[in-house]
Amino acid sequence: MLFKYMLMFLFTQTYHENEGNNFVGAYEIFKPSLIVRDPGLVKRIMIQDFDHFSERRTISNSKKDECFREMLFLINGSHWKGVRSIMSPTFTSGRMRQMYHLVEEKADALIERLQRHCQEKSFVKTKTIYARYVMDVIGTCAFGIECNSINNEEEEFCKKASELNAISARGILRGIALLTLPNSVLNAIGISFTTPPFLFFQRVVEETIKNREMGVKRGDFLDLLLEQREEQSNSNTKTPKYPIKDSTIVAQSVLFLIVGHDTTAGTMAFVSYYLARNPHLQHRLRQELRDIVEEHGTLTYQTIMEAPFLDAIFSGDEQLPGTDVILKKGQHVTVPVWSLQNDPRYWTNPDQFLPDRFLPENNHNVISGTYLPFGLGPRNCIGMRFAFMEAKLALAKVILKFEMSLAPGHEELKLSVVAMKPTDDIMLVFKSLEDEQ
Ligand code: HEM
Repeated sequence: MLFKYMLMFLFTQTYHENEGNNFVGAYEIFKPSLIVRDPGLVKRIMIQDFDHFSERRTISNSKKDECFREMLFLINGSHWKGVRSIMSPTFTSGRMRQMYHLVEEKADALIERLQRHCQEKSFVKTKTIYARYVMDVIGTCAFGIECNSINNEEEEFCKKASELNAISARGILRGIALLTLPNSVLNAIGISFTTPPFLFFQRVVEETIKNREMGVKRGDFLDLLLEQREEQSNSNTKTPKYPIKDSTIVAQSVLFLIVGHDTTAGTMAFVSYYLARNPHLQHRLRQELRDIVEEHGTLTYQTIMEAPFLDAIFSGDEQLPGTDVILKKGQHVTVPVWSLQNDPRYWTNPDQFLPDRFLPENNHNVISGTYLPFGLGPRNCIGMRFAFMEAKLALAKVILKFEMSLAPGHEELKLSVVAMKPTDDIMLVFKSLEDEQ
């Protein structure tokens, strides 16, 4: 209950109790914070006045956390600018096209695995199976490693990745301490974020970099980062030089797992759940995908990224303007994404799964600054294109092969109060469409 009140109350309740105000001041126990309720202000903070609000919270000065602190998500100032400029070219659509075949291989393995579930007529733990798929994609694209966790339940990478992202009591306490205690106290207690699974992945990447330096190349994310480093040290380059250390590259590869594993698998599981609950939407999506296959012969990077209904199922995005407010330097600002995305002032029936609201012809109804699944502005999610590619491709293949339905006794979706995750796995039934023919 304490956690529920801490998290849900602090943000959601404060948001709803302050109707009529664009923002509200709150204390995260000791730390003052400003909770923003107005989309104009959200855009002002995240885009127009970004230079004043570009910094994320600093985490731990502990020596142990040196690599952890190097992750793009956590670095600030000119260092963030430098590292972001090096990482950005590794996430362009051209780069995604180059990696598409690596992702497709893993999506095909997912389909084969689901076929076996069909034959066994067992319920599918959807979140778990997608997490294995995402792990295999990250393994091949970020670490250059074939882990095959989709077929091997005991696979070490997937286990460690789950541990890395697990919401443990200790992790919650660490998070609360981080949110509430001043840095001086955090440093004195010596809270460290370098957990055993983090260290495991740190060592894997360090080893892989050594192999790459001996000439092994795979065209994956790690190769791209190493190439970027090479380019930066080349005196003829036109782009500004930014020296990049091994530990910075290691940190970004591990970050891939921290920010790219659970988020993507969770999104895929949520989408599958809502499609299973809404067979008519599933049918409509299948029709769109069948038309694409009929026209182009197969699914390609371009077709899955451009399919309008598939995109509406997953998303919608937006941009610009705002209003005014003054804050003390260092004061925290909280953008309550969940509350904004569920505010009936901005959304009709916010609690319903209505993908049509995100179709291009309805985009004008989406108020900019109220829909932020990947953040907004220069510090938005750098991996969005990658996440969409892997999630859309796998879901498209799933929808073309299977009819999904809710497993009896598992109709309700219970959400964790700590993070946007289901408390239990999402259990679905996958029925092969080939059986129908
Ligand atoms: C469905 C999947 C994902 C969701 C919903 C998601 C969401 C987010 C959000 C909300 C932010 C904060 C943005 C802001 O502050 O404005 C973020 C940042 C970030 N995400 Fe993602 N993300 C996903 C997948 C990925 C993947 C696959 C990667 C791969 C590397 C990734 C890498 C990052 C990084 C590096 C940042 C920090 C960017 C910076 O500080 O400059 N994310 N993500």
